Amino acid sequence: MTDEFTTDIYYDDDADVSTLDDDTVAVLGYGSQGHAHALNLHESGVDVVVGLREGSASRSAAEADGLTVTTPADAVSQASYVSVLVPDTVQADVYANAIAPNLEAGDTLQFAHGLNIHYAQIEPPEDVDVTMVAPKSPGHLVRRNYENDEGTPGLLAVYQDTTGDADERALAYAKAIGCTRAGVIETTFREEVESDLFGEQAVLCGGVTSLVKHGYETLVDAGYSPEIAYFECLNELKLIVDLMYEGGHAEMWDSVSDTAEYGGLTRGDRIVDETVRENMEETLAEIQNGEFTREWILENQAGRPSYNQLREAEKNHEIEAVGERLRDLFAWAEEESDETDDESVPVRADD
Ligand SMILES: NC(=O)C1=CN([C@@H]2O[C@H](COP(=O)(O)OP(=O)(O)OC[C@H]3O[C@@H](n4cnc5c(N)ncnc54)[C@H](OP(=O)(O)O)[C@@H]3O)[C@@H](O)[C@H]2O)C=CC1
Ligand SMILES: CC[C@](O)(C(C)=O)C(=O)O
Ligand SMILES: [Mg+2]
Ligand SMILES: [Mg+2]
Repeated sequence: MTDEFTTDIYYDDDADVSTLDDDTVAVLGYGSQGHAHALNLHESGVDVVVGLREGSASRSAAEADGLTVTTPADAVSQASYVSVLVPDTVQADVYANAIAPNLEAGDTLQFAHGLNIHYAQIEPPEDVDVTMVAPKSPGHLVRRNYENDEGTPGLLAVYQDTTGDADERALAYAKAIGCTRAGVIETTFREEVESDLFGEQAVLCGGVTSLVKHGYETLVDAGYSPEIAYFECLNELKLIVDLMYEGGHAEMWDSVSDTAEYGGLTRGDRIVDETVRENMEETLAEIQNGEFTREWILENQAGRPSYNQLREAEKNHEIEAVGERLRDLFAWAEEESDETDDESVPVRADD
């Protein structure tokens, strides 16, 4: 642990995977997080069984990866540690039908996101530990980082500790999936859920895609070429964010031109202005008072009409087709460059 932070952060030395030596971990779901947790746990020496519904499309992938697969109910009955990695919207059903009837006193029930516990869609019995290990990353990167001997930052929370070992066991799990290599921050279910929902809606997923689309549309509507608009508003975003990721805003401002820095500092707050801040506060309030989660549950019960419509519109936005074309072109340039294996030969995309 470090004492440089007010928040506790745990690293590899603070956790011991052998804490789980006597456990079988049931990983329910083999999607983005499920495949990463199951494979990382397995390769860290933890006994894993994957729980998938009858006829599951994920079954062949999990079996091809060398894992034991059974139904969710059977996996839970074999296990003393249950990791719930099916989508948030089906967790309450899976809990009622497959988990609850097979949970035993002293078992651990674990989540990678606390939505169903925090908004009381799942109410576990008092005699099990309820914990969370939430990688702060898409699942495919949790797996890729682990394979590259790198870590993925994560959050850990204990909602219910009946065994007295909930924290130690969750830390062992976090180590086994590679999170303590980078650092694991202790938090609460409430803090994880509300901050995660806010982050993905306002900044990471919703905010950024809207900003990119508005920027792209502004340039294209003004007569600039879609390719230039794509590069300016989407492709280069990664390079700018990489600098922020490495060294904060300071490293980014340091690396861009003085012209960009002056323009950004004077115009940035005009674009993302106080009204955006007010919208963010409203969005956060809807998360805190449960309105967003209620809406999302009802949307699912109705068969996802708005979600499907919005997904379709997003897929059909012009920037997607332009991006696909350009990414192909640049992948081609990279392949050419790999083939020549000679850094002195420049590959020009327009050759
Ligand atoms: N995606 C991410 O990177 C992150 C996710 N989380 C959290 O992790 C959890 C899992 O999310 P994510 O990995 O995105 O989930 P996915 O959507 O990738 O999960 C898909 C898996 O769940 C199975 N599944 C779907 N519906 C059912 C069902 N009704 N019954 C049984 N199995 C089902 C699918 O099996 P089948 O093939 O049968 O459909 C598949 O194996 C969530 O709590 C999420 O909030 C946390 C951090 C990041
Ligand atoms: C940013 C989206 C996320 O919260 C994540 C990958 O952390 C999710 O729910 O997928
Ligand atoms: Mg998240
Ligand atoms: Mg999330």
